[in-house]
Amino acid sequence: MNNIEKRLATLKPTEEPDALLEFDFVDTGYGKNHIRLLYIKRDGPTHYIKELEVNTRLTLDSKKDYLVGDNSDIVATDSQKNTVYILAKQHGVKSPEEFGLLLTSHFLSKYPRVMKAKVCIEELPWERMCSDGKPHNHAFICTPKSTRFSSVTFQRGALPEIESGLKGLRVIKTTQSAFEHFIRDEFATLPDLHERIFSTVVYAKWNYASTQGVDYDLAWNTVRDCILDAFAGPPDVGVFSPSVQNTLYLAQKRVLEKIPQMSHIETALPNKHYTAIDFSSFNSMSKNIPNDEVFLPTEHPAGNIRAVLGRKNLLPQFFPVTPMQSKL
Ligand SMILES: O=c1[nH]c(=O)c2[nH]c(=O)[nH]c2[nH]1
Repeated sequence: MNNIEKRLATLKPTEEPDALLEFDFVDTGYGKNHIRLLYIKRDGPTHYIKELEVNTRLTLDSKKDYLVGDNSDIVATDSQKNTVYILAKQHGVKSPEEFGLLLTSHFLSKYPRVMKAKVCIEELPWERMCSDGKPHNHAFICTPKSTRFSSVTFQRGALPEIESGLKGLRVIKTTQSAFEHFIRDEFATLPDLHERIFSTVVYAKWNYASTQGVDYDLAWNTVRDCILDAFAGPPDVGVFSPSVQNTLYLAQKRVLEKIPQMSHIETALPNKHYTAIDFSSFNSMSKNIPNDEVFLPTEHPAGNIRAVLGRKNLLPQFFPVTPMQSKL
C-alpha cells in the first residue's frame, strides 16, 4: 500500500478527502499556457493562416489531486497541449471563439470528471500582403495594430460563456479634444484645456448574451470600427471630445447598438499624456509664441478611464449588485 492508498484508507466511505481539512479551496484549475500554433488552410494557390497562442484550464469535480496526490482523474497538461494540436488538425481553426468552443466542448464530453473547461486564445495580427494593389496568395505581414483575444468557459450543465476582446490599439489625434470644468480646489494644478492631444491604447472586452447568429470576425471588426469612429469622427472635421470618459461611453453605446447579441462591454482608455515642451527659458525663442508643435510623450503615469456598459434589461443577470444609476 503506498502513502496515498494508506491516507485514503483512513477515510470513512462517505467522507470526502477535503473534509479532513479546516480549509477549503475557493477555486482550482490546471492547464497549459502559451501553446503556440500556426494553422494553414490551403485553398489551391490561395492560403489562409491563423497563428494562435492558447491557454487551457480544466477544473475537476474532486480535489483529490490537490489534497492527497491522487492523479487518476488528471488530464495531463501535456495531453491538453496535444489536444489543441490534434483538434486544429482535425477541424481547422476559424475564429478564436469557435476554436475555443470546440476545445472546451471536447474536454467536457471526453472527460466526465471535468466540471469546467476554460480556454483563452490570443491571435497574432497577420494580414495578407498586397503588391500593386493585388492581394498576395501566400505572403502575409504582421501588423500589430491590435491584438485579438477570446476566452470560452464551459461549465458542465450550463451554456458556454464567450468573451472576446481587443487590446493594444494605439491611437492619437492632434486636436478636437478638451478637458475643462473639473473640480478646481487646492489639489488641482492642471489648467482647463480647451485644446489638447488625445492619445490612448484601447482595451475592450465584451460578452454575448446569445451567440445565435453571431459572426465573431464581423463582431470584432465592428467593435474596432465603432471605437475608432467615436474617437476620430469624420476624416475632414473629426469629432469633439470633452473628456476621455465621454468618448469611451459614446464608443460603447455605438457598439451595443450595432451588435444586439452583446450583453455588455468593458472598455479602458488610458490617457497617454503629451505635454508641451516649455521653451520660455530659451533666449533664442520669442516668449510669446505658443508651442503647439513639440511635445513630450509621457508613458506613465497615465490616467486610467474605464467603464462597463450593459443593456438595462440584462444588468441584474450580469451584475447582481444594483448598478450605479446614471444621473444623465
Ligand atoms: O479626459 C480626461 N478625463 C479625466 O478624468 C482627466 N483627468 C486628468 O487629469 N485629465 C483628464 N482627462
